[in-house]
Amino acid sequence: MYKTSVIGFPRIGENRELKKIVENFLKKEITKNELLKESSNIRKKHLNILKENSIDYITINDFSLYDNFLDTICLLGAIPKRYNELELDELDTYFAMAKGYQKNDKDVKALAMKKWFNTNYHYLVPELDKNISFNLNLKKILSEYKEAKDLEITPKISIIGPYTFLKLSNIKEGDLEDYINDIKEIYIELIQNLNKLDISYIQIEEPILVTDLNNKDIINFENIYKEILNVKEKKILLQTYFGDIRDIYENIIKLDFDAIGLDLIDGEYNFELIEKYGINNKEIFAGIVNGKNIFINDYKKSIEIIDRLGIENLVLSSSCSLLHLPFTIKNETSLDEKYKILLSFAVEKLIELRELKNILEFEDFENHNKYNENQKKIKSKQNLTEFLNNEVKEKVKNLKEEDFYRKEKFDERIKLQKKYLNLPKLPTTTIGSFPQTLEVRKIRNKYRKNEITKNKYNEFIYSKIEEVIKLQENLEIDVLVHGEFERTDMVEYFGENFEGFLITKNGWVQSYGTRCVKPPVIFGDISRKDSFTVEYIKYAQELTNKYVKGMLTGPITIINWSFVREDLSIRDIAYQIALALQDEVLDLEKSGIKVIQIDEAALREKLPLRKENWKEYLDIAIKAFRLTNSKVKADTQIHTHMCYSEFKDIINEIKELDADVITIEAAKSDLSMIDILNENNYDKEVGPGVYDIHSPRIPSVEEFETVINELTKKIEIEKLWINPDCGLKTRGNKETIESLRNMVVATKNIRKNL
Ligand code: MET
Ligand SMILES: [Zn+2]
Repeated sequence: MYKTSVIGFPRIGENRELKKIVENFLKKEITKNELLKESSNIRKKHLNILKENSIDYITINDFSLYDNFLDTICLLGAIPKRYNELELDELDTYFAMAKGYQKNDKDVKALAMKKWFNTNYHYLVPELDKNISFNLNLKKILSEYKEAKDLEITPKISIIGPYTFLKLSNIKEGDLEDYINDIKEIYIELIQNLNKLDISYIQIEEPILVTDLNNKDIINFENIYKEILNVKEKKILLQTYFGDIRDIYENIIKLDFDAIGLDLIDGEYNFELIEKYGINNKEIFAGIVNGKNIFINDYKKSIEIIDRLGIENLVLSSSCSLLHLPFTIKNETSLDEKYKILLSFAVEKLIELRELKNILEFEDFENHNKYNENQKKIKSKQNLTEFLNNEVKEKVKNLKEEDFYRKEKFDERIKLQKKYLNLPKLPTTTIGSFPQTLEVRKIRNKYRKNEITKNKYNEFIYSKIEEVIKLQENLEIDVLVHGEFERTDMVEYFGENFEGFLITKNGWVQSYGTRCVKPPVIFGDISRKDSFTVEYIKYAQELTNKYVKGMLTGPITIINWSFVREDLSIRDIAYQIALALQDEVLDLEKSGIKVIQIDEAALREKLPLRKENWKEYLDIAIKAFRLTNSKVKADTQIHTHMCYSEFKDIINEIKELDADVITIEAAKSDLSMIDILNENNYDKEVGPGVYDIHSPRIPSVEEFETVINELTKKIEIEKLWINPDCGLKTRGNKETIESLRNMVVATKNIRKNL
């Protein structure tokens, strides 16, 4: 007997309905009741889809208006004091934590945001200090429970596990251990409450278990769970994902969990653990349908996996929440059928689970029509030769060690660059994009629908470039940007202009809150048709006497924010992209661009979860980055940008990137990043983001002065740049202009005293 389960379903909606209603609510265009009613409709629609596909274990509480971690903060009553002090109602407090709050005399920043393991999803970081007194709030769970029951579903309730919650919290006072008793108590109370419901499982999610754990972690984990499991009356599924749980499997299997959920896609080693330690009568939720990638399941392989497991009564599951996938391939009406049949989004993953179950229960599976259909599709992949490019393959093969190095060392380069660029002390700049306002999005949509010509569209883009150059000149920013108006997205744009990619129309995936991204699909060998950024950047440069920074997206970021065909070599793809970018870099240089930024925004986030795999990844990442710019002149200045930079462990690799200037996120992490750079003798120039662009909040001149002063104490003046912590595309014009103005005024005030 087989059953099916999914860990979670994308809540954003088939047409990003959730994004729209939350944004409308935040703009006060709809009321709180409308928001709640509309979001309930979305949930019900999704529950019905799961039901139609006969999923046996349907999850609730995987939904969120903004983020599950934020929901967990509310569930546990772990709301930091400063938000409670705003004295807002529950929902407004919720959004104050998500977005920050600035009104009348009140001014509170949003909670920090971090990448969710190795995905492009972000969670809001809980804060724990001595003021926290947990206080259970079951409202959300109970209302979602009722919705499911109304649809005659006996749900499985998803909750973030206590250990993952603790480990990912920002512990402001004391140690993690100081909070264990409190967290234990509140989870015990939670389980006692859930005991009263008619549910199939409590799905406790502990993805932290797939990271490297030490003895203390194991002791803490056992300490918390022994007592929690003592009070359970409903079955508990310990759900893990994103890797294997080698450090703790042996311990877990002895605990009183009813079921264990294992990722068999990213967690190869889980097989060995099962073989070695057995399953101790637990129900196994086998993650065999990839929740993170959009290629169809190979039923033959899945059946082999299931055979290998040799477990009766298996639950077929997704490898992780389907949150990381677009909604349905059905809406990809412009995609050629030969590609479309190879892709599977969230809804299709449900169908795969259902079909796999049917096939497995069919006596002679090789004669099941769904099995044969699937195998035919898998085989058709081999015939797609249009994605092969032998010339590029050769080029990669012939790369030599010297192709990865700039000729001159940094010390020599920076002298020449300083002389050439002649910038003031503490040069100000931005990270690249300017607000992609409604106006920009409307015109782009028109262009997409062929309602305006390419010429008209370009005219508009040029007018925006003129506007943004004027604006930056007025603000007296030192190194300007062209604003990236021609790009929907920093990765998709490169996908559209390189060979080897497929672009979807509706493949939106939630990145954080209401923000979605549409990752392109790397389907084969990558090459560049023609230069595509030069015309815009050159145009911008011709409008001003100041330097305009050329903007490119780096190879690892392109890979990490794309869906990559599973049978391709990441190293080859990285070098192929790097070579394509190298051509673009050299074309920019040829057309007079002296400062070129190659963003590696996603380099840190895809660092493998286990340390033993870091070296291989970083080696590819660094070499690919260097390859993009190894051939530029010494006086051409190469910048790179990274968001959410937690560099502590990879600082040497960051050095090895050998970029002349790096801009990073710093303001939100209490500038501790800078200490790390210093401790490790980081010798290149740095632009630590002086304000958080993820919030509409406008920092005052004084606030900027404080931050910049702080920075000048920590970083040599000669090496310090002043800039926001990321691109401005998600912001509005008003707050952007005011924030940048304050930033520049503050910088100038400080310059006077240097
Ligand atoms: C997520 S990093 C963003 C970098 C890009 N150049 C931008 O400004 O939007
Ligand atoms: Zn960024």
